[in-house]
Amino acid sequence: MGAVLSVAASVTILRGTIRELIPEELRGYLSTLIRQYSSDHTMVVRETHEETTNHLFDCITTYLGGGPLALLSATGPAPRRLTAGKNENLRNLTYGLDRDSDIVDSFHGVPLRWKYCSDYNSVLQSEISWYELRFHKKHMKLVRNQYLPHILETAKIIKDSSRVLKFHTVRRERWSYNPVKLSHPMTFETLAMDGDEKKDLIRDLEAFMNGREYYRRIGKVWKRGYLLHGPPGTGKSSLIAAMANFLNYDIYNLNLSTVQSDSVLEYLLLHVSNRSILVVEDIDCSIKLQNREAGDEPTSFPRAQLTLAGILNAIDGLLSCCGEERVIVFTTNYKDLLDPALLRAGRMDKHICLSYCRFSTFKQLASNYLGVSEHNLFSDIEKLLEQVNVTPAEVAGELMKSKDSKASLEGLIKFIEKKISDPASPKEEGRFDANLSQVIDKTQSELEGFKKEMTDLQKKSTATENKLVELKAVSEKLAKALRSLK
Ligand SMILES: Nc1ncnc2c1ncn2[C@@H]1O[C@H](COP(=O)(O)OP(=O)(O)OP(=O)(O)O)[C@@H](O)[C@H]1O
Repeated sequence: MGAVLSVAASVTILRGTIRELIPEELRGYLSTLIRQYSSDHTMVVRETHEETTNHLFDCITTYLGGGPLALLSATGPAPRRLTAGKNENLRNLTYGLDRDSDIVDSFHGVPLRWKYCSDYNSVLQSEISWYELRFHKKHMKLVRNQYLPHILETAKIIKDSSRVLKFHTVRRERWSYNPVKLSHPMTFETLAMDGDEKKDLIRDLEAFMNGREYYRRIGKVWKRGYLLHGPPGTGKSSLIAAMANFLNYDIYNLNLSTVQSDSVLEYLLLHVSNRSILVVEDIDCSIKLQNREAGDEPTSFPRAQLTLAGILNAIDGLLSCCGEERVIVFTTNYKDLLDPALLRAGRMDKHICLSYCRFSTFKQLASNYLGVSEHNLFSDIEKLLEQVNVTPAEVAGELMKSKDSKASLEGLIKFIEKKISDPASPKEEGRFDANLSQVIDKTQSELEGFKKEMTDLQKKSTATENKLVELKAVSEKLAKALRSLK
């Protein structure tokens, strides 16, 4: 071991001595001479390119770290020195080549040797780094046309898949500087939803994710809008989490009641990053928007500066063209209360209804929570679910109470039976009545607001009328004075 160390030390000293003894010009000449007689070609990728960060350099770091170095899939011996680290924003450990270390990658059977170099630049007074890629001259075309594009693509996949998802919220009219880590475990496997609808949605999302070329070809902005509607507790938020985990996109949660004006909305939308889901929850109640179609005048409410036109512009106007690969999700418990302009075909690409728990949804929940796909209590539960509206959230709550499936299912039966005997609970045949009564309650409270506004307006108009009468009297006096002057 000691002998090995002393040889390594001697090589290092020798290398330094050669550097010192042979002038730089001569060193350059010698290496040109060697290159002329060598069948190898060396491509240099510096950290900066044309005075800005070299994207290719970063991609090589990601590619080597996530590919050959992480998987130890290199063809040659392992590099002498590796770096290892863990970035807070990444899920996995990352590896890299240390200074003067190299690794041989293989692409279509062609060996490609990467070496990581760095040196101190006394002019810049900082360390500069670069990669050297050595390969046989005859593979130049392969490297330029296939290998380097392959590195760019693979690096993107590695970056996307190892990224920790973030949940962004608004603080003082700006996206918070410290978005929290999105660690919602809901996935399409655990989300209980009608089988066909789930498959449809997954297909839709896949087509969207892989649709860059398609959207470009048809000249449409690469974005997609979903409207999720259904009573509270039917899984709208869970579905959004499943979508984010499936797409690997960050979530930007926008509560419109905190947005004071169209200009703030504009700022926020311009600062949503690509590959993200913008969620506008409870669009029906987060704001009272003036109805453009009905020709409403802007109201004098403090939040009236945020207009329906502003929201529509966000969905499909010019504002939405800044950025790409974005999903926008609106949720509502009352689809019937939404402005028709929001619902018009083409505005939201897909409307998804999340409803009360039917037997098929219950079976998925039972399988998730209890690990059972059949049970002799299932037929009782099927009959009970036909008589009353129970939300998936309520069923999930009951199934979580015991790990023993029999006890858990019996608990659920008791819960549903109690609901059926409770005259206040919405029965199956009364499902729409229940929704309707919620809508009526909401409309009534809005009417109260309008009434108050009308009274205010009336007061204002009486005051204006009085002012007019006063003005008329003054102008008559003036006219009289003028006449007497003449
Ligand atoms: N379809 C579902 N599949 C699996 N779990 C569900 C489903 N719906 C509801 N749940 C469970 O119920 C909880 C509450 O549901 P969730 O918050 O997604 O409903 P929601 O429709 O968004 O409600 P709200 O309108 O009140 O925000 C979830 O955390 C989940 O555990």
